Amino acid sequence: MKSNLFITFEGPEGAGKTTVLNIIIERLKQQNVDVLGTREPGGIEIAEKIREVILNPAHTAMDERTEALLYAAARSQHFFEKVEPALNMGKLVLCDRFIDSSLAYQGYARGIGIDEVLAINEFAIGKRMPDKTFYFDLEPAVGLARIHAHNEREVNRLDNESLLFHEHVRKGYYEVIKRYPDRIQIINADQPMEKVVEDAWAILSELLEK
Ligand SMILES: Nc1ncnc2c1ncn2[C@@H]1O[C@H](COP(=O)(O)OP(=O)(O)OP(=O)(O)O)[C@@H](O)[C@H]1O
Ligand SMILES: Cc1cn([C@H]2C[C@H](O)[C@@H](COP(=O)(O)O)O2)c(=O)[nH]c1=O
Repeated sequence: MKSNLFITFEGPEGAGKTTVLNIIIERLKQQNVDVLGTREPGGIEIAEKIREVILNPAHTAMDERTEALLYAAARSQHFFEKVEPALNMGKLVLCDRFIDSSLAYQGYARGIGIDEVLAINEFAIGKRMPDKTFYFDLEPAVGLARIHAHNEREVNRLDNESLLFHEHVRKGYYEVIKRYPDRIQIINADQPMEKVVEDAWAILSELLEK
């Protein structure tokens, strides 16, 4: 079985990334796979602190370039402190969001430009890219409704953006997928949770067997 793969979960708000990732990690652990689950922004102390600054709903004055730089700073620290050492130890790493979030949210939806945000990130982490990315596709209105209905986590500054912004995020992801069609695998997130899990599990199992 192949290990030390770096796999990222991407998609709009409420698409089910965190829920699916947690279920899959439990299954992998039951099969004795050496797996690390983590998230962005965050995953380690410094990056979690940066997360608090970025996502604080009171920080409405944050400039979009500041936002892009903060995400890249959190990514750099998280990648070199946690992700890369885990991969070097032979672990499978599953990460809830990574660079494609920056390309879709800051690059496309904020209007900074995908190439410009890519350049900031190349400074932060070099040319490192995930081995595979699962993109959970869902109408933003459905995802936002899930978050507001379930009330399981605090609504953050990005959630508070307009529906139009979140629709731009989805278009941004489509642009990113056009750039990296081999790396990014689309999963229909507008299905019952169990089916979404099975779709992701099937792709992952195939990858691990290669
Ligand atoms: N397929 C699904 N059908 C219905 N509800 C779902 C589905 N997937 C997730 N949910 C619910 O939607 C909410 C958001 O799910 P989750 O936190 O996993 O999404 P997410 O993609 O990680 O969101 P975000 O990126 O905004 O944090 C949760 O209450 C979860 O139980
Ligand atoms: C990594 C990353 C994230 N974002 C946005 C996407 C979400 O709105 C939040 C993170 O919240 P989640 O509940 O953990 O999904 O941050 C972004 O805009 N750019 C990024 O690089």
